[in-house]
Amino acid sequence: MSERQDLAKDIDQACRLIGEFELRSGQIAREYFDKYLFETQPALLHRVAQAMVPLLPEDADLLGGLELGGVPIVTVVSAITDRPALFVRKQAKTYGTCKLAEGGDVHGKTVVLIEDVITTGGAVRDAALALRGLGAAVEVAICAIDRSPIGVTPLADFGIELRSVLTRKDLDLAAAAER
Ligand SMILES: O=P(O)(O)OC[C@H]1O[C@H](OP(=O)(O)OP(=O)(O)O)[C@H](O)[C@@H]1O
Ligand SMILES: O=C(O)c1cc(=O)[nH]c(=O)[nH]1
Repeated sequence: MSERQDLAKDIDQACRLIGEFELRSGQIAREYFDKYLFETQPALLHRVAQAMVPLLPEDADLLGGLELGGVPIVTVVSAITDRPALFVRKQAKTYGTCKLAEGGDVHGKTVVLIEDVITTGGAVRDAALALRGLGAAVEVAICAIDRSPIGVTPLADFGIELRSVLTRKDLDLAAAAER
């Protein structure tokens, strides 16, 4: 079994929930990957973060983790690679520094987005739009789980290349092998 297959098996076992779930996009799904069930396990979180390292573009100045699930992942990737992180809020704080992106100034910087799960890419679009509005370049997003339908490239029309540690197909194959 390859390292990827082994990770897919362990993530699938830890995270796949069956039921009826409303997704961020408003879609109703019969399956849900609860990322917090791997992010709260240090060894699994570390394996996912480690698998993201080779996917990082060399020219990225900042690693931007999306609130909330992207933040633990980006923290570990940043620690492994010694590259600075950014914690990207869904909305800017309304007091204190009033920042949307917590960390160093993003103006003129290239930010690679780090996300937990991608379904339609909506959360990444929102974050990319906001960061671009602050003067950052956003061209690549990396996610732990890409559950978008096969054949769909959810962010291509937005000028963002999506790189994933695991796809829906990896997880479905892992689940089938366990049956
Ligand atoms: O690709 P999309 O269709 O946008 O869906 C995926 C997004 O939905 C979830 O966000 P949610 O706001 O539920 O996450 P959180 O628990 O990380 O705050 C998930 O963490 C992604 O950010
Ligand atoms: O699309 C979502 O909101 C979503 C799907 C999923 O499988 N897991 C998750 O955390 N969010």
